[in-house]
Amino acid sequence: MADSAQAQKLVYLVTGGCGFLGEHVVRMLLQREPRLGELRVFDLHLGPWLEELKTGPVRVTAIQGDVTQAHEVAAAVAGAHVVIHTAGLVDVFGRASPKTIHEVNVQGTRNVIEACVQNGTRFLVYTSSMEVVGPNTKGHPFYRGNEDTPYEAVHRHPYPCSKALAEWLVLEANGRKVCGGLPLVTCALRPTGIYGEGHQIMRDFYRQGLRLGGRLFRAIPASVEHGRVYVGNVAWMHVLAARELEQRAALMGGQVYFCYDGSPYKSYEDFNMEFLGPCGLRLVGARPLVPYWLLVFLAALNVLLQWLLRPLLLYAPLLNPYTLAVANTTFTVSTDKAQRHFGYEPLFSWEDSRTRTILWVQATGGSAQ
Ligand SMILES: NC(=O)C1=CN([C@@H]2O[C@H](COP(=O)(O)OP(=O)(O)OC[C@H]3O[C@@H](n4cnc5c(N)ncnc54)[C@H](O)[C@@H]3O)[C@@H](O)[C@H]2O)C=CC1
Ligand SMILES: C[C@H](CCCC(C)(C)O)[C@H]1CC[C@H]2[C@@H]3[C@H](O)CC4=CC(=O)CC[C@]4(C)[C@H]3CC[C@]12C
Repeated sequence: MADSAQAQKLVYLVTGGCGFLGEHVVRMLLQREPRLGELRVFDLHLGPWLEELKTGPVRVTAIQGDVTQAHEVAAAVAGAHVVIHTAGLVDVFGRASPKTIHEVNVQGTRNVIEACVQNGTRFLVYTSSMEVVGPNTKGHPFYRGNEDTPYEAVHRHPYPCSKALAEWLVLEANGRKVCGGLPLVTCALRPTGIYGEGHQIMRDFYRQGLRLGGRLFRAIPASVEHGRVYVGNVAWMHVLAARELEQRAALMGGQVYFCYDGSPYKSYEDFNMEFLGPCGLRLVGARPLVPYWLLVFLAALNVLLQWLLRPLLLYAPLLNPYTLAVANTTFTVSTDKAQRHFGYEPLFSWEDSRTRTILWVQATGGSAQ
């Protein structure tokens, strides 16, 4: 697709294009990818908002499908130049079984790779996660780390296990000959905790705070820092990476990139208060109000309750040993690899990201949307 014609229009496929991140990727492509000729949005559940996009100048094709079904993926990929594979089962709460998580995240990714190979699609960007690195089960801090920082990555939980395996599949596929004989070029982007418009957990915290009379209670020490990244910047990074993969194949092929922007390093709860504070909530306690050992006990109790209640109902609270370990372990990234390799600069400043998120929480937080 190189210099044959600068004006050549490209077909993009976004898997998981109706999810939190996927919707932003879809909208960003439509706004910022001048070579876009057709945009295929593939998802298990299609969003009604897609309809309004169909009236624009770019052809938008909505495809209801399942990444675990190889034939459905192959049909969606046929004729696509670029695939952004963001579909995934994001579950660290025990809602889905480990088998289902593996099927969607690992087998689904395998299906996407094979479909690219069979159809001669050469460019694949995969949404990985910081979780492929850590935090590890030992709670080691990852402080201002980059893509080369040594870290003992130990995965036990099905979600990070599946993301690590899927990322490995994607990177290993770099260089494979696709139909037509040219090499596949792949890269993986690793967002830290994403926030922004559409962030379900943020909305849940807001509603919980409203129920508790405008208060949330500190559970994690303020000294535990998390790297967070605005969804618009994560989407922009996907669009840029996909665009540059061809010209910079030798440099970018088989590489991983953390997703980063200018969002401040803070504890998970203090960071959320950047948005929930202006919406009228306050975080009670300069220090955690419950001792850590009690949280550990409650987290373990939740696992037991989840198991006992499973025949009757799905009990999947936010607190479990894994989420507690993640929330209670410093994990921050500091890198410029994406800037050096493909010229990424955040599109949204911290102030913009914050304002957009606050407006969204205010608009939708109290409603049933
Ligand atoms: N939310 C976060 O903080 C982070 C997310 N990620 C990754 O980003 C990607 C997107 O995550 P989010 O937007 O947060 O999650 P999400 O749940 O909002 O979006 C995932 C989308 O994938 C779709 N999907 C799930 N199973 C599917 C299947 N079998 N076939 C087709 N589509 C399917 C869902 O319907 C959904 O629209 C995931 O791969 C996730 O692992 C990575 C780092 C952080
Ligand atoms: C739900 C956690 C916060 C509640 C802690 C409690 C119960 C003590 O108040 C969230 C803390 C950190 C989050 C994770 C982190 O942002 C990294 C992630 C990356 C992903 O790829 C998927 C999502 C997540 C695992 C994210 C999930 C929620 C937290 C565990």
